[in-house]
Amino acid sequence: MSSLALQPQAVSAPGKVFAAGGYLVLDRKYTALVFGLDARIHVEIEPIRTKSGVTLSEIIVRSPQFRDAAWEYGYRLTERHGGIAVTQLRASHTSSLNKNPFIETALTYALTYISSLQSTPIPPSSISILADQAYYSNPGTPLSPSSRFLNFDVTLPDAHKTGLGSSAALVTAFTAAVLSYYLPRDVFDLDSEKGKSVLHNLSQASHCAAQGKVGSGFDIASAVHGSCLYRRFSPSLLSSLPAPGAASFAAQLRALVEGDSWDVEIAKAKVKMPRGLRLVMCDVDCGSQTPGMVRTVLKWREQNPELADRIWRELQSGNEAFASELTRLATENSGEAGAEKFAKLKGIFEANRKLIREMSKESGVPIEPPQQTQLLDACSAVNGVVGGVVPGAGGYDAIVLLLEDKEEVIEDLRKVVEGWKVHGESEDGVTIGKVGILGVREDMIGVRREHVDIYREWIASA
Ligand SMILES: Nc1ncnc2c1ncn2[C@@H]1O[C@H](COP(=O)(O)OP(=O)(O)O)[C@@H](O)[C@H]1O
Ligand SMILES: C[C@@](O)(CCOP(=O)(O)OP(=O)(O)O)CC(=O)O
Repeated sequence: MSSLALQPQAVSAPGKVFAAGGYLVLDRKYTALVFGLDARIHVEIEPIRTKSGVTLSEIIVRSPQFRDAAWEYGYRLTERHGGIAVTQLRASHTSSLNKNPFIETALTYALTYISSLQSTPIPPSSISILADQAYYSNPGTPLSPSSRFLNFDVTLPDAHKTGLGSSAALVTAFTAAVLSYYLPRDVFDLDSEKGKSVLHNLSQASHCAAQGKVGSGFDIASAVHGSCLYRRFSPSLLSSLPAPGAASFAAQLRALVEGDSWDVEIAKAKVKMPRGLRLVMCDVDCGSQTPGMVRTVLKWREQNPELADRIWRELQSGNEAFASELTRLATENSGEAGAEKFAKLKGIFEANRKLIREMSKESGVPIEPPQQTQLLDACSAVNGVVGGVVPGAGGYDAIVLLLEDKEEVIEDLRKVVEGWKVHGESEDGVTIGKVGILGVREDMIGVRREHVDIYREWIASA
């Protein structure tokens, strides 16, 4: 591989909102409905810029919108087909290591996969990460009036995440950029179905490794494929993979990534957004985070299988009804108009929320707690709002709404959410604070190539 032949590449991947199927999706018997969002994480990769006479053999990764966000890695081929070992380098003897496990793991897995396909040395490179504003609620400032990306001027640990799935979008865009840069198009083509499948499998493997757990993987699936109906892969798929550096890691990673053992189901055609409707997400400020919600719900389900199975079954059919009504509205010309047109969808939202509240009450987990019930009811009563739910695992921190895509509907909604106050004392003592509308909406497109020019001002100033 000659470094002369390597051309800068850029890729972006979307964030997500998990609209239906939280908890159910952990079990392969059930599915989830996930929307990709128009908030993206971009990754650009190019040959490393070296001061004349100095040859660096490093891969440098920067996230220039944040303070102290640069990571330098050395890398080498290990023995016994253990793949490429990546070692973070210290900027100076005195500086402490500022780790980014998602970047380090995605780099290890991507370089190992590349090394399993070609035996030529991997040249150094420089990688930049740029994220859209909606991932963080910190106010940012543009570098120039036409700047798409903002300078947040905080460190990453100080950034306040809005929960759109930044690590999954990052790992997906990062892996895609690295593969597109080092591999010729006839070996890895992001625009082909095969390329997307390799990217999905490799990103799932490294995202799970970085998180230290095998989740349902819906966030990587939507980062690669965009909005979809999702059935998870069997968690056992990843359990026999050796650790990076262990004998035969490279060969086994390649076999896993390219193999047909993946039983994941990603149905893009089953999720559509009807013309004239859109999603809106609201971020809710709340003092309380509820750790262990997933663990508690699963434990309750194990102890109450009959009741839980009924709720899970009913929610699954409610979620399927939601997806098919969206598709029907998007594809059929029903002739209905106005509120009547969306009456069935409204009913589906109400029925599904009732089941989610039952799940909450029975398991004792605040999935749709009363504070969120009040907020969702008030938003759903706004003229033009079809309905809403707590996304993902639920809790106090966000809601997602489906509404008519008209400026006056958003304005009426804004009046309700701005200055929102929960009425009466809450039993659990949790007070929800400011509610804000996030600047995002659904986007059906997953990972995609980008023009390298849009990052110039950020890369030049890094
Ligand atoms: N813009 C970014 N640049 C570099 N790393 C990022 C960026 N955004 C997110 N990350 C990485 O992803 C982690 C957040 O992931 P996680 O806690 O799973 O949140 P999320 O729910 O947003 O995926 C951060 O700690 C950081 O390691
Ligand atoms: C409960 C779940 O089914 C859904 C969680 O959805 P969220 O969207 O809340 O998740 P994170 O982005 O991982 O914070 C657990 C899972 O599938 O991982």
